[in-house]
Amino acid sequence: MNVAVILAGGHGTRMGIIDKPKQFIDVYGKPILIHTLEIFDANLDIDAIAVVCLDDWHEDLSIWLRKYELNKVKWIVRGGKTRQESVRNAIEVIKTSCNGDDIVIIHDAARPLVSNRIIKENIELAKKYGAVDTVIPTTDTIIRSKDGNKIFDVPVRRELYLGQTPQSFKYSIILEAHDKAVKDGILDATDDCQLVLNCNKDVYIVEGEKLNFKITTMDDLLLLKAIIKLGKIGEI
Ligand SMILES: Nc1ccn([C@@H]2O[C@H](COP(=O)(O)OP(=O)(O)OP(=O)(O)O)[C@@H](O)[C@H]2O)c(=O)n1
Ligand SMILES: C[C@](O)(CO)[C@H](O)COP(=O)(O)O
Repeated sequence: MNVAVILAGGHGTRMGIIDKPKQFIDVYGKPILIHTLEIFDANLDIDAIAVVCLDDWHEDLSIWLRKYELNKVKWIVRGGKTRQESVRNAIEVIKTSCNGDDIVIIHDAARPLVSNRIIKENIELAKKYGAVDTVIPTTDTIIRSKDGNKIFDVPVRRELYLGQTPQSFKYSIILEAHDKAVKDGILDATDDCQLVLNCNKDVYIVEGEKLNFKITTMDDLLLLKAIIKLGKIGEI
């Protein structure tokens, strides 16, 4: 079984002053979260979906699931204080429905332009290798600074990639990774691949796409609206 875990448990603070968390902002008639869920619900490789959702939005989500006929959503999961905790909540909730070789596809709701090619390759490689990350090569040179004032390192660019999601795993691997993270005192990892590497397991790569960007700041929201509008007028 291939289970998508869609993460919508954040508050979107980097968006600045907005009246609702970014994943619930309407873009051309439906919330960003719904844009994302519709892709996974329509994907023939996805068997079931768990949505990790801010607790105050569970009722709205239930209404949207009926309105948009998102019938693969089988679980609405409580959001965690951190992204890592949100993922852990989902892993716990789906535990009784998953065996160790089932594939868990973990995706940010804030990445509503993910492609079916990326999803398909995530599932294929996770079945083969057990753990995969979706990444794109960086086209800018990456600078390291401890204080944001002075550079202390410029890593070799050809070795650097920007992590995206989905990040996909065999259930047994992601469960072990989150269990070990708690034991090791890792509580706020920014992604799940760090936790699998912490188990000394390899994580393989699926090539992402620039269009699979995360809606983090207001600029990203403006870009998303422009891309969807261009899509609606058949420009892309
Ligand atoms: N406790 C959290 C934090 C984040 N997320 C989800 O993880 C994805 C990526 O996180 P991010 O872009 O950081 O979202 P926020 O944490 O909401 O943003 P911010 O850091 O600006 O508050 C988002 O879809 C977000 O809803 C989550 O499910 N639970
Ligand atoms: C998982 C992720 O989307 C990969 O780039 C990113 O680390 C999430 O970070 P955030 O701070 O939770 O948005």
